[in-house]
Amino acid sequence: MNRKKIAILGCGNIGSAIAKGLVNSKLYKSSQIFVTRKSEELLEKFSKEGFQTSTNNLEAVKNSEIIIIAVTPQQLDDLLKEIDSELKENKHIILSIVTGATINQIKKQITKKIPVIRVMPNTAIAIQESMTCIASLEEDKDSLDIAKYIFNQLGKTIIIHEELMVPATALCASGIAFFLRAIRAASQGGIEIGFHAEDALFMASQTAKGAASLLLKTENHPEGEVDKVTTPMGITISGLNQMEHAGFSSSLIKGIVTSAEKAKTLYAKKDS
Ligand SMILES: NC(=O)C1=CN([C@@H]2O[C@H](COP(=O)(O)OP(=O)(O)OC[C@H]3O[C@@H](n4cnc5c(N)ncnc54)[C@H](OP(=O)(O)O)[C@@H]3O)[C@@H](O)[C@H]2O)C=CC1
Ligand SMILES: O=C(O)[C@@H]1CCC=N1
Repeated sequence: MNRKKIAILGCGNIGSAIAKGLVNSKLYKSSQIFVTRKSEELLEKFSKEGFQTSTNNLEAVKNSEIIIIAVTPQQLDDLLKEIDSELKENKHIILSIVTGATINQIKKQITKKIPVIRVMPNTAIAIQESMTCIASLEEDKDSLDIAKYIFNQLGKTIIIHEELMVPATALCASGIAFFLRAIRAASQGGIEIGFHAEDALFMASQTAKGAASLLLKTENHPEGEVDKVTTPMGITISGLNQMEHAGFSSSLIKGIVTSAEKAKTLYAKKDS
């Protein structure tokens, strides 16, 4: 990829995380990234870090080739209306991070023929540890390769069918919050049994990292690894069974299903 110029329109939580990831990965210098948001005051911190900043999306689009759209579903239509006149065929590629908005729903609002790729990262993208799900239409495969190249530097990627983007949002993008809450809860248990808060959080975080690494490095099934921990008549199975009686697995499953159901409704007003 010949280092196409990049803009992040809507540099809020996830937009900022992507901007940080792009710089940390050394794929881009901050001076090569154009970021926009509505609040001038909040853009100042990006300017201080060397990013090109503006509240004017047209300026960002004019000066970039890859356009990452990272506004909320409710803000998407106004943004598309605003940038449409500056979008150019054979110049721009849109990478949409927006939950629930389909590629066709976006393309319908653009008057030129612009490739649109859906990309769903999580906030670990800031430290190049995102699980990023990517989908495109058949006609935009070349642009899909560009997206894959960029997001491969920022963690792991998986190419999925577009219909699975909503479930992917719940499992991976929201998912990081679910695991963070689980680690926090484990650390609170640790405090109750004797550790200072800082130590408990460190110990719970490293333990969670170890669990995830075991699965990623060995490709073993989680229950096989659980079986290795549960000594007969031991303490692990007592704790684990108590958690299951309280609905541990069930609550995680129900939470993920609920998030996915809600994701379907966020941008449901237009059909593709
Ligand atoms: N947060 C996450 O972990 C993830 C979020 N997503 C999706 O990414 C999108 C953004 O989510 P999130 O970052 O959490 O939300 P935020 O509210 O933090 O970010 C949205 C940003 O868009 C800016 N904005 C709104 N309208 C415009 C506009 N017309 N022009 C330029 N900037 C604009 C806002 O600016 P200002 O604040 O200055 O008003 C804000 O900074 C959503 O669609 C969400 O579903 C996807 C994956 C993960
Ligand atoms: O909470 C949300 O709606 C967005 C989508 C996934 C993560 N944050």
